[in-house]
Amino acid sequence: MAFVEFNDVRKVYKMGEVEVAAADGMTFSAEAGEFVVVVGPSGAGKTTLLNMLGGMDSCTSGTITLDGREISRFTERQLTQYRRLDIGFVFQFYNLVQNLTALENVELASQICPHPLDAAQVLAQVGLSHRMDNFPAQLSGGEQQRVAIARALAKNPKLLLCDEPTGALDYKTGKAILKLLQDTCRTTGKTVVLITHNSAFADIADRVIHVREGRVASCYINPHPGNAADLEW
Ligand SMILES: Nc1ncnc2c1ncn2[C@@H]1O[C@H](COP(=O)(O)OP(=O)(O)OP(=O)(O)O)[C@@H](O)[C@H]1O
Repeated sequence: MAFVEFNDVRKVYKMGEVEVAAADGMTFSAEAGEFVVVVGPSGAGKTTLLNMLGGMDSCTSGTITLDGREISRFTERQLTQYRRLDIGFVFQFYNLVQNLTALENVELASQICPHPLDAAQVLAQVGLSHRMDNFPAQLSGGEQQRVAIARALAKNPKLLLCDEPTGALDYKTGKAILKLLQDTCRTTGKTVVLITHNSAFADIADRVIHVREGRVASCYINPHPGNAADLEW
């Protein structure tokens, strides 16, 4: 069994009489330690996929497993634990607590986990040892995203889920964040799933999943993943 498995997963939203199948039979798998890029146009179902994998949304039918556990059968209580312990999230707009310093933001996340990593050490890993005592408003967008990544990593999660993590950043800063995520995957062996509408990012993935109209159009291993630092788009 693969580390991540989606088997014929559907997610139907009902809006009055109208039904929207945001996921319309998604099937794919990914292995532990892979840098997985999920790519597709707007409205394809990428966020829906990530939310279901992260336990933020449930599927209407099908099965989702992570590390041998069928999360699609989890109760609300199990899902809370799963989100808290097993998943690190990185969002497009960082979502930091504005009245806490960088260090306190990372410590906050570690406090809900039984085996967190040292917050200061993780901040150093993402290149922010000199900015630990700054508040988010005193940091650039790229630095805030680094804090958000440190916060997710400090939980020592099984899976790092990133929803358009470079979407709010300029080209150069976005590239540095991509490099950080790829390096993190390589050095810590963490499984990273990144969703994007930018198909150029597929070049640096270990595994590429193309999503179209609620379905997985293709899922393949990239035989020669490039370095994020060399990526041009
Ligand atoms: N809560 C919801 N209620 C109704 N429809 C929804 C809901 N969430 C998503 N959808 C619909 O499901 C489809 C897939 O949406 P989703 O956000 O997963 O796409 P996406 O690929 O992430 O798009 P984007 O890149 O624009 O964020 C879209 O047609 C969207 O309108």
